[in-house]
Amino acid sequence: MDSTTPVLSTRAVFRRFWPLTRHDRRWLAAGGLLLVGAAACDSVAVTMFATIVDSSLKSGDLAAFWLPAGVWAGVAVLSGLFVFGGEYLTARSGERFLLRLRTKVFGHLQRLTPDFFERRRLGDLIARLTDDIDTVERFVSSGLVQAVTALFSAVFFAGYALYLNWELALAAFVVAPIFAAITRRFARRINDRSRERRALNGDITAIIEENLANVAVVQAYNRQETEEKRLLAAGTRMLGANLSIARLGACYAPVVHIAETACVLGVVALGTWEVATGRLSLGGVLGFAAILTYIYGPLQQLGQLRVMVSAATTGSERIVELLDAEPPLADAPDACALARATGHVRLRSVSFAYPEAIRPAIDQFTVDVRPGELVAVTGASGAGKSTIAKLLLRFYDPDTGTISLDGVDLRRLTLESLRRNVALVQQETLMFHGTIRDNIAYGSATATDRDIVDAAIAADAHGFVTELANGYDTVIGQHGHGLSGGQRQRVAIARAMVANAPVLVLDEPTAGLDAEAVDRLIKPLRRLTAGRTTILITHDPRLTAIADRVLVVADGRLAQPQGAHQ
Ligand SMILES: Nc1ncnc2c1ncn2[C@@H]1O[C@H](COP(=O)(O)OP(=O)(O)OP(=O)(O)O)[C@@H](O)[C@H]1O
Repeated sequence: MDSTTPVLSTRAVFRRFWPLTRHDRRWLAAGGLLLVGAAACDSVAVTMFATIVDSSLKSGDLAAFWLPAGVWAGVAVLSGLFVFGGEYLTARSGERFLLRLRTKVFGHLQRLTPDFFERRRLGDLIARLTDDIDTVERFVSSGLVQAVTALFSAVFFAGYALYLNWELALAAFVVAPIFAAITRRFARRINDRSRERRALNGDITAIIEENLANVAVVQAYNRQETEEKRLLAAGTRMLGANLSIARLGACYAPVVHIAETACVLGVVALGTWEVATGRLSLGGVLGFAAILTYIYGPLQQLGQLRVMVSAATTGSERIVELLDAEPPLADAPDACALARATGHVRLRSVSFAYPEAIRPAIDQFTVDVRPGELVAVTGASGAGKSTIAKLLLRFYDPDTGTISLDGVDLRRLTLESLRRNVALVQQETLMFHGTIRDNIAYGSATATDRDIVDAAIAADAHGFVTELANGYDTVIGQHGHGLSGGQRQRVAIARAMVANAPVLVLDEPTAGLDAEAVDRLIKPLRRLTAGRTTILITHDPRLTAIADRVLVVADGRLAQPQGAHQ
């Protein structure tokens, strides 16, 4: 288990997720009612069974058989309809809850800083968004309805048993505390193992995800066997946890069954004595025995639910941990939305240290970038250049000092309007699985086909795109598979063109490209940056050459006075 994963009570988990059932509660209630109706039908069936035994079977009177038999058949059909409706409504509510919960958690993740994802294992996050969410669904919706129905049935049939014969009923009830004690013992142990199982599930997904994402490195260094062993080791631990849960589960049913049999035998002994003394009819005893299965069934179900719920709680803990891990950067209550900025960017005495870092990444940094100016930021690795980019996009807020756009502190702007005004082109061009058209259009939700082609022409991408068999409709893989590094970067420039933001942050746009590819990028970059305030982070002298000004950063500080480019 994650050391940070809190151990939550069932009630706390429930309270946390219950609000998400808001739109489905009446359907859940309707489903529960239908299942209760089915239980009521079953009690009528039991009564009819007792009637048939006493009035027809014992005396061999066929005429007395038909009416109770007809009622019995009728309630059986009705019960079937109720079960169908009840189970469908419950499942429907559960699925809708699942959809809402996944959307909520995903929405939360989308608002966390990219740094959060660098610190976490992607595979583990994926497991939380899929398998763990699934367990919460089982816990909140189906678990709840089953619990209510089973509880109702148990109480209902217990009342009915008391009405039929209170002495036998009281003897039968002895089983309840025994069930409860057995269940508590099992649930606690299953809970521990389930927690381990969920964490291992996250590990396995993470290993698979890391491995598939880095398959080229794995193969290039001949590490396939090592990777297989890693997965096998995690899988073996998972197997151990699963078998342990299976053993506990398999043990639970027989233990409960033995306890139940002892109680049934006790009740039958008491019943035989009552029949012998003439205080009870044979039909009464048989009817009572049938009732017992209806009481013990829901009681067992409640016990199993308790076990299932404790397993599901561990999944819930992992979701809650994600939701509480970090508050996403949020808009200030009085944040204003900036329309289109002129692009005046100012950093004044900005200092920032990453959480848990010993020294600041940016230290008393001051710079004033005029609208339309192209400023290159250069310096040694680790000097703090990319941190400036992250602060400009407000992935973090400075610890001290202010960053402003058009004179407004970034913290006073809505995140949406800030990021509409500041476009980012990164070192590693991030592509989505889709067509080139989709990847360029990602820059703006309202981009037309004309905008996309114009942007591609300006980015010098139109030529190579039209030479592809499917042109703009060519599907490129998640990592831009099928395009060269330079081509990917030109698609990224086209994307930034489409975004048409007045401020651009370019973080090492030519890193990893050869001289020729860099040369081919210069013109598109000039077109992209023309008339836009640009902060261009680069080591490349060919790029600093096109800047209006070059800033050298060392240890998070400005290393030399601002001036004309080198
Ligand atoms: N997420 C992080 N958590 C903690 N420290 C970080 C984090 N990211 C960067 N740092 C540290 O902050 C400092 C500045 O990092 P930054 O990425 O801004 O450097 P850079 O100048 O862009 O380097 P490069 O040219 O290698 O990309 C470095 O000392 C780095 O180790």
